[in-house]
This record gives sequence, C-alpha cells and structure tokens, in this order.
Amino acid sequence: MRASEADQERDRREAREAGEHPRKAAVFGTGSWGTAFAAVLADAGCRVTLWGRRPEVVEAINTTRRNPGYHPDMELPAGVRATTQAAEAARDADFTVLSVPSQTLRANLESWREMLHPGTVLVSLMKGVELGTAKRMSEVVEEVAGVPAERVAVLTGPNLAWEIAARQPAAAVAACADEEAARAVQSACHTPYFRPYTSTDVVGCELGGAVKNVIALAVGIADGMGLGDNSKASLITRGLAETTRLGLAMGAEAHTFAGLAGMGDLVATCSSPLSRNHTFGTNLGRGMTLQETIAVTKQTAEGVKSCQSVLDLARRHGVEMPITQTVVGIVHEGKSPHVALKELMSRSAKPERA
Ligand SMILES: NC(=O)C1=CN([C@@H]2O[C@H](COP(=O)(O)OP(=O)(O)OC[C@H]3O[C@@H](n4cnc5c(N)ncnc54)[C@H](O)[C@@H]3O)[C@@H](O)[C@H]2O)C=CC1
Ligand SMILES: O=C(CO)COP(=O)(O)O
Repeated sequence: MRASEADQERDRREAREAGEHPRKAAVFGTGSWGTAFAAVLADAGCRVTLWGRRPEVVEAINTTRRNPGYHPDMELPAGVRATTQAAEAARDADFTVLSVPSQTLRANLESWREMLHPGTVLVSLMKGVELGTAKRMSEVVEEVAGVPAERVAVLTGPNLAWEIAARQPAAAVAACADEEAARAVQSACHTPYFRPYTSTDVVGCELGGAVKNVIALAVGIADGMGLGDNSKASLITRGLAETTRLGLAMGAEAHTFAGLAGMGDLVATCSSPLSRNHTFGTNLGRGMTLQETIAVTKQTAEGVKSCQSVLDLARRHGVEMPITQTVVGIVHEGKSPHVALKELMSRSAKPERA
C-alpha cells in the first residue's frame, strides 16, 4: 500500500472508530463522467447513489456492477448503487453531484430541487454555458436550487473519463466561493489516483472548462484538415489567451488559466482522441457535414452548443474571441473550414498579449 493509501485507510478507520458515518454522495447522470466520478467518490470512501433516467442502465449497474454503454471494462466499487428515483438518490446526500448535459441542467434541476437534502453541497461536473442566458452551470444551480454560492462547487480539470475509470493518475480542481466547502469536496474525492486541489475562483474554473471544449473543436478541425503541430500549438496558445481575456473581464483570476482548470484541461482535451469535442472537430475538418458529424457522435460534445453562448459572453463583455468566432462560423453558419482559416489568419497584425 502506498503512503497516501495508507493515510486514507487510517483516516477512514479513525472516522469509523469515532462513530462518524461515511459521507454520502448522490451523482445525477450515469453517462461517461458521472459513472467514472461515482467510482472516484466510492474509492475515496463515500457511499454513492447514482441517478440514471434509463432503467436498463440502472439495472445493469446494480446487477453487473458495470455501465456497459459507457465503461464496459470498469467494475464499479461496491459502494456505488444506482436508482431511477431522484428522491432516493438525493436522500441524506452530503454532496449532490450534477453530471447531465449542460443544456438540460435547468429542466432537470427544476424537477429535483424539492428533493435536495438540506445543507447538501451541490457539485457541478459540467463544462458548458447555457444557451440564451449565457449562464455558467454554477449560476444555473444557484438560481434553480435557490442555494447560496457558498454551497455550490465545481469540479474540473484534465479528467478524461476513460482514463479516470482506468484509475490513471490525474489532478483536478474543486472550486467554491466557500473555501471550507471546496475542501470538503476535495476530501470527498481524494484517492491515490485522483488528486484534487482547491480554489475559490469559480468563474475562472468554469470558463476554463467550457471554453477549452470550443478550442478543442478548433484543434480537431485543424487535425481533420491535415494541419500539423505548429497549427495545433498556435490554436492552443491563442485559445488560452482568449479564454484568459474573457475570464479577466468576468472577474476571474489570471493564474487559474495557467493551472489545471485552464492550461491543464486545454492540453488534455486538445491532444486526446478520447475527447468528444476534439473528435467532433476532426470529423468536421475531414469534410463531414454538421448533420453527419452529429449522427456519429454518441456522447455529449458540449462545445458544439456552448461555442454560441461563449461568444455571447464575449460580446456582452466586449472581448474579442476570434477562435471561438471561427468555430461558431464553421459549426453554426455553414462556413467552410478553409475559408474560416483564411479569415482567421488574415486578421490585422498585433502584439502578443493575453
Ligand atoms: N466524459 C468526460 O471525459 C468528461 C465530461 N465532463 C463533463 O461532464 C458532463 C457530462 O458529460 P458526460 O458524462 O461525459 O456525457 P455523456 O454523454 O457521456 O452522458 C450524459 C448522460 O446524461 C444523460 N442525459 C442526456 N440527456 C439528458 C436529459 N435531457 N436529462 C437527463 N439526462 C440526460 C445521458 O443519458 C447520459 O447518461 C458534460 O458537461 C461534460 O463536459 C467533464 C469532465 C470529463
Ligand atoms: O472535459 C474533458 C476532459 O477534461 C472531456 O472532454 P470531452 O468532453 O471533449 O470528451
């Protein structure tokens, strides 16, 4: 047993001996990340109830300890059980973890809000911005659940679900306006392979997660067009610059974008064939139409919708986001990647700055 495992086992034993109950987490969403994160929480010592809307998925999890559609090779720990009953999942939960597609959060949470355990900390795993309102997920949670910012946390970082499900080492950020709540989330999901740091910069952490999906679409498009590593590195670097520019205009802290929620997640997502956003972009860059690309995409690629709300935020805050604008042009306005690239490269010359 490694030192940190031994420490954690000792903490759990001491907690049991002190008569403390194991922490309970409800995870709403049995997709790729909800399922993998449920395993992280259970590995960290939480009792976890997963809510899923599809009875056959819930049944498979409870009878085979596997979620065949998303993680056929991962055996879920004994501490995870699933239900289709939201009230059952939410009951007594110290942490209520939300992992449904961002654009469905508002409607889902409206139906769950009466069931939430009083005092629960709501934790968003989602990396999108709501269409129309341009609200970040934590803002939607506060508004719909009627809870203060001090009880709404965000868990983000370079966390491709398949790698976490394989228990490969990764770091993350647990962010909340209330540092103590951020620490509670950190402790609830800290395992020998999953190392969360804390932050109070919720705005920066959420923007890092949402905008990297848009930049990953751009990098995927470039890959699909057959462009090489210089193009990719330029998009990643200038993508981070425009993310930081938006973040600063919205009150985020600059260093967040150099950290796991910014640079870390951007690099992971833009480099990985596991990324749904990157793959979506690659298909577009290879010449598939939007409809063909949507048809072959089986999971949530948040950047496809959120590129519009990110651009909306940029306009509201008077910030230039040329890569985001280019992605919106290709994905939603039928612009050819070749024309869009030419336009991006022919912008006026500028000094390099964030
Ligand atoms: N998969 C990953 O590697 C990571 C994903 N995320 C974020 O986590 C969030 C969830 O993503 P994934 O689990 O990967 O997506 P997914 O596409 O794998 O799963 C989405 C889940 O939501 C369910 N769902 C779809 N529409 C719904 C609706 N209207 N109401 C209720 N449930 C609905 C699906 O049945 C599925 O269980 C996204 O915001 C994503 O950006 C964050 C980090 C890593
Ligand atoms: O957020 C992710 C990794 O941190 C997953 O990225 P995709 O949604 O593009 O698969």
